[in-house]
Amino acid sequence: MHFAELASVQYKTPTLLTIGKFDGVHQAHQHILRRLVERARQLDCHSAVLTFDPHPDEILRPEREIRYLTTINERAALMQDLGIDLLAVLPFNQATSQLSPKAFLQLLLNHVPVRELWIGPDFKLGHRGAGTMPVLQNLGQELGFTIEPIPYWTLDDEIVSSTAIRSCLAAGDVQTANHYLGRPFSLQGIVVPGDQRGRKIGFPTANVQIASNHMLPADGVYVCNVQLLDDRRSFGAVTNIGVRPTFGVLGRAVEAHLFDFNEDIYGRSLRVSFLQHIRGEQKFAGIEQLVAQIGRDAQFAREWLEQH
Ligand SMILES: Cc1cc2nc3c(=O)[nH]c(=O)nc-3n(C[C@H](O)[C@H](O)[C@H](O)COP(=O)(O)O)c2cc1C
Ligand SMILES: Nc1ncnc2c1ncn2[C@@H]1O[C@H](COP(=O)(O)OP(=O)(O)O)[C@@H](O)[C@H]1O
Repeated sequence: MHFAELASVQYKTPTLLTIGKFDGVHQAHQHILRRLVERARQLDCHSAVLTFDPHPDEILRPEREIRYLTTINERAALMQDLGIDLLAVLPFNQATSQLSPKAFLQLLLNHVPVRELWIGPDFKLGHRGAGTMPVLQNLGQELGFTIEPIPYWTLDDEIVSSTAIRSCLAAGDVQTANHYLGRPFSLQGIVVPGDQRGRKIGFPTANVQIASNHMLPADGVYVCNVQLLDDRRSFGAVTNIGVRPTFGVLGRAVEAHLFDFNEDIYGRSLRVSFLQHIRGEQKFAGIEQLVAQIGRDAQFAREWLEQH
């Protein structure tokens, strides 16, 4: 897959392209992208996605404080797995947000020879959303491509959306989030030093550094799978997300205790995949009670992993 900023793309192959944020690359996104890839192959064309980074809401609705389900690199990897040939990224900023629908499409066509533009329900393009379906259809005729409307796609009669997935995660419901995503929700980051307390209490925890604008599941304890991204080894784990109230309220941390593992992994890259919520984070009267509970959490997680 070719993955680059739109400005540096010079594509020659006729292309079927869809535009969107695609945060999460969830099941509805996957459904569209698979169909796009399939039809592109039938027509001897390439399949492409034009996406935005940062998310347009960071510019248009900064008060919403968008929390990303996926980084741009994760989105690229997921799209590559689906067979997409080109992921072009348009840096969303004041200037690009002011483009008229026609100027936007002309910019796109300068870099990619679009034959079909696939547009989801309610999609609007360009400054103040002026590029509605009828407007885009006229522009397509003028500029030489067709508009293909993408019908609503539902999973068990429910509309799958990035917003719905964020709400599930905010409630700690990783199972429903994972169902909508079609894979476990995961966080990727580098292992950074913590307060060195974990080892002393018998449960060393790898503290994973996550960007502050990334979505986190609700504070609490989860059954997880942890993959070391450099050597691809995977381990069962129990992960705490939270402010560790037992020790006074500290900064929010994501910390995973890996089972049957004893290595120094500071500075290494991990992917933590969330499988099952165990409980909310609690303030314990003392370290002994906390350690006893962590022991029960770890036991629960090991049994859960054995059964699934
Ligand atoms: C499975 C698990 C559950 C935890 N639950 C809580 C909790 O409910 N309340 C709390 O204050 N800390 C909780 N912790 C966090 C511990 O306080 C933390 O791992 C310990 O302070 C080590 O921190 P360090 O990595 O900075 O050394 C939990 C940790 C783990 C691994
Ligand atoms: N089973 C394990 N799970 C997580 N980290 C482990 C494990 N065994 C060893 N480690 C190492 O120990 C570190 C965590 O120990 P801990 O005492 O909690 O220190 P810190 O406070 O710096 O996180 C991890 O970053 C990792 O390098």
